[in-house]
Amino acid sequence: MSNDHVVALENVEVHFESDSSMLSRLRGDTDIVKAVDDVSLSIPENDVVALVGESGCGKTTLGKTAIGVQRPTAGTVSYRGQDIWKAKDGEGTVEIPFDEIRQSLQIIPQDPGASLNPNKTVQHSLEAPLKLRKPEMDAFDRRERIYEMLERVGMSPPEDYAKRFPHQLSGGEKQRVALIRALLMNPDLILADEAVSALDVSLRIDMMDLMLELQGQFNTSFLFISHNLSNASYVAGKSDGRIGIMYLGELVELGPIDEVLENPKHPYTKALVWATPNLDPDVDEPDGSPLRKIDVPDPRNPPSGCRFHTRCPKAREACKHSAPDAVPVDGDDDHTVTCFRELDTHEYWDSPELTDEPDDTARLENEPTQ
Ligand SMILES: Nc1ncnc2c1ncn2[C@@H]1O[C@H](COP(=O)(O)OP(=O)(O)OP(=O)(O)O)[C@@H](O)[C@H]1O
Repeated sequence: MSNDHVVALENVEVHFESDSSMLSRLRGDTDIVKAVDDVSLSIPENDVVALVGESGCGKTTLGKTAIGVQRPTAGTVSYRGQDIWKAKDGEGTVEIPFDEIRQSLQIIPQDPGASLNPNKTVQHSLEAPLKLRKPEMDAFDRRERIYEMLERVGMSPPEDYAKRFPHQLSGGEKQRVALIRALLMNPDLILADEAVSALDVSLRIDMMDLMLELQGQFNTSFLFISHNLSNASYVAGKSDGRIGIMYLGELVELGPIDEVLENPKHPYTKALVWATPNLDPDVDEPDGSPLRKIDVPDPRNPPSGCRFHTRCPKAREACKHSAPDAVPVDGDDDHTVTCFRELDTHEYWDSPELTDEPDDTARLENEPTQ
């Protein structure tokens, strides 16, 4: 595996037992949630990847897996060529210790308020990463560094903000403190998980601009997670980054932002683009509804074959029986899609179209899944 990649996920699966009580284990009736299923994604230095998908599709789980917080149930996750979980378990030759890896992969969580200690001032919260990362720094230099960062994110005068407790900060200010805290670790990758969703619309752009500005200055890669295609497109668009579309635990389309928005290939991506008017997409208006069904299937019992087939306006019989692999779009390895329609000679083209079916057929348990 190339060491050029800050993080590389290969065929990663994260499956949870949805009911792990002792009684249900004994009865053998635990359900498995396939939160992430067979996802491969590499993030090089200075890269920005925005992940989009509906609530519950596995974005957070994938993000946490990428930064070594969530252990995958299958597949591998590497940091600069070092298998993260082998480093954690001390298996084989460990070139990069787990602690160092974790310091290099930081998170700005969904709720920064909850991650800041309510009894500690901003100064106190921001000192901790500096003490860890730069133990040689004295108290005066630490304070100067923190003031400089507060100024940089627009929290001025910094002496005033440094003395405040979390309850004396607005949502946007807490988010900025979380951003500084992550940056002070001098990370290679920051996971920004719905980092702007809780902010007023007017503040979102400011926060996204700030993240991107600092991303450039600090040479940090960003994995930006959002359920909102507008926000994700803004971040990926301004940074010339990539966008990944997730559906029920799978990465169904991945590619450079302009390419995916102007030439979306997966019917789900098309539906998302079409439903996001401010993107002004050049996507043909769908003949009918962009989705055959509104409801998202239960992740404990996902549809057979292509997981999107129950909602896909282009679904055919073949889609019920086998799951498509990711294939390059028009021969371009940077833009991939998991859809049989990308394969000119696939049996899909000769199989009958699916007409609307009652909801329960969407959840057949015994259909072959390849
Ligand atoms: N620790 C866990 N145990 C059991 N199931 C879990 C666990 N964590 C997540 N899940 C399930 O895995 C699926 C994916 O969850 P995840 O939080 O990754 O999705 P998401 O796309 O980030 O959603 P949201 O946007 O609502 O945060 C969901 O069905 C969720 O209920």
